[in-house]
Amino acid sequence: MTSAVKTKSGVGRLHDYLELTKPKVVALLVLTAWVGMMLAVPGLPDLFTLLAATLGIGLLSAAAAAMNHVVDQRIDAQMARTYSRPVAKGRISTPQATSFAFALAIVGFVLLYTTVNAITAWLTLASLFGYAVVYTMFLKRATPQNIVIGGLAGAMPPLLGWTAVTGEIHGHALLLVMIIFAWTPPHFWALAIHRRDDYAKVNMPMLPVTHGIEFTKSVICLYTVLLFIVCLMPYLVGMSGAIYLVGSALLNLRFMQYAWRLKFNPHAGTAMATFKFSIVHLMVLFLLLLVDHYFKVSPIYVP
Ligand code: HEM
Ligand SMILES: CC(C)=CCC/C(C)=C/CC/C(C)=C/COP(=O)(O)OP(=O)(O)O
Repeated sequence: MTSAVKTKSGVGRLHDYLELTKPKVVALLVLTAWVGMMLAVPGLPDLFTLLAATLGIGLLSAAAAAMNHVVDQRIDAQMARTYSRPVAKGRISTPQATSFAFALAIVGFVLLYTTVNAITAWLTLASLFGYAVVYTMFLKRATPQNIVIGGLAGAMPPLLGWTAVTGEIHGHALLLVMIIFAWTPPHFWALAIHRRDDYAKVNMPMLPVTHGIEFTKSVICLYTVLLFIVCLMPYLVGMSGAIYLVGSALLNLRFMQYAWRLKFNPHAGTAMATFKFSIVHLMVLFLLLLVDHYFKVSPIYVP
């Protein structure tokens, strides 16, 4: 079996390396970084900066994801959701995956440092460190608040996009970070409810394992309310207009409805449906910010 695995075709190996980078997650991270870049200036940002920042942020995010595969290979091998991952299965060795991750990280960092700016390069590297080291190596194994604190790393891309274009940290960019920060717990805990037994088996202190499924569902409900409130902020500070306000309210009401159903009227598929909706929610929310930015209807209240 192992030798059959090792003689995989070139396309198969390429697919395995791609899987290491968690491409769908990175795609959404990059989308949020783009929105940060677009919202940072009135018109369109400089095209070269946009391309270089996209590539640099994407490469460092992919490197962080590959490092996560290396660090988590033993627990990945024991969980139904992750047992067939390339490092967990031995299709890619630890040295190969590690060198790949470091190569991506170095290229990404040098690209950002030399063609974008130093602040973006260092903040993106700090995000990689936050996810691959602080979250994956320590927090994940230490506390059920792991994804609340670790979620900050994944929430950073809008700020990274903003600094790429302006070289400065701006309050509006921090609002976008806060949105993803508040979104991450209901995103992850919905999946963790569905996969509770997997996490219990490998002794990961995820909230449904440590505090039970009912408590986790209640906290998810509270976070969707918090998210609703945080999502009002771009409108209230005059950063976004009516298109965003209406769209975001509808999206958040729907997320609250999923959370409510998960708590009070669940069926077997409700937790996964909530998790899947969380991804659609964030993607559409950030697209709305973009549409609103270019077709802005003035807010009723401009401070
Ligand atoms: C610490 C914070 C986060 C945790 C713990 C987390 C956890 C997870 C987990 C366990 C999965 C399932 C992966 C799989 O089945 O292979 C997942 C999927 C996903 N996450 Fe997150 N996530 C976090 C933050 C984010 C952020 C910030 C984004 C984007 C902005 C994101 C976007 C996605 C997407 C798009 C998927 C679906 C991937 C797929 O279908 O292959 N996540 N997340
Ligand atoms: C540079 C930068 C912006 C870095 C952010 C990197 C990044 C890939 C963040 C995404 C968060 C994520 C997929 C967490 C799941 O990890 P997990 O280990 O809990 O889930 P798993 O069991 O599916 O691996």
